[in-house]
Amino acid sequence: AAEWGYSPTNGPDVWARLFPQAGGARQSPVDICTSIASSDSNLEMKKLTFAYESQSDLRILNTGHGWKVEAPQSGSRLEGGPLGEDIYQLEQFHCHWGETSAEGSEHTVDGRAYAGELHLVHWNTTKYQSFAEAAQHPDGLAVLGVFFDVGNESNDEIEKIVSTLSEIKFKGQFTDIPDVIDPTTFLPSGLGYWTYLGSLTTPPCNECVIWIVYKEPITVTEEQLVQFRCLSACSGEAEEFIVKNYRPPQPLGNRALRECNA
Ligand SMILES: COc1ccc(CNS(=O)(=O)c2ccc(S(N)(=O)=O)s2)cc1
Ligand SMILES: [Zn+2]
Repeated sequence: AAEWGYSPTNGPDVWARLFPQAGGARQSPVDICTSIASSDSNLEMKKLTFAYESQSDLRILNTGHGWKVEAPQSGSRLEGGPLGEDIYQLEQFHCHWGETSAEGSEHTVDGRAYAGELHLVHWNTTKYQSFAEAAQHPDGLAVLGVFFDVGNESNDEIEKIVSTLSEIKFKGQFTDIPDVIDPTTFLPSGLGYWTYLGSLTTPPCNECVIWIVYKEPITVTEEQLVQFRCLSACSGEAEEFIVKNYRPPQPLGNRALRECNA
């Protein structure tokens, strides 16, 4: 089958032909309309808590659709907030961006796009035995989304990622990140978030994600985003740069959008 991507011939508008779930009623991302976000008191009650380990030698991969850091952390825990009584464990993190910094995030806020969006992907280890199994269930995954704003200070943790990208220029290449990575440092200081039930934003678009999108962006530099755009979507000499890899917002439909001002 033709490989899915983000061009007019294989992009989001045609994914549903190959991946039926992409046409479902709980797809992601969505436009976060702040006026309809309900401040759900019981979210306030159950604080969202996270605990991550610092890890070195994490493997970073060029997936052909972007970079992905494999970070299975049996010692990590994400729980509370909209996650009920279940514990979710970090599996991987990756990022979405655009060809200019005027776009690039997947979620938008009152129609406004950010320059990019980081996703920390977790799976429900209370109920399921593996990541792949969890991705087949409505409460299988929890993804933390963090928006990127462009500013003058480069983000040191993102710089650890950027410094490896020259080694994984082509699809399928991978390398180990020598630096110690602490996923906590990717999170903004303000921990207010929006949450809703959605899906993977790439094929197979499984409707298995509890989304938690932080309100406060973190800052990266234009140079760091420029480096992301130098990754190649191809495995060979042909160079087709991954200049954009975000899915546009999908209909929220009658889903609840809740907010928590931690
Ligand atoms: C066959 O079972 C599986 C199980 C899971 C996948 C998706 N893989 S994944 O977890 O890396 C993600 C894809 C998109 C993500 S986003 N942008 O929504 O955070 S996460 C594929 C096959
Ligand atoms: Zn993602």
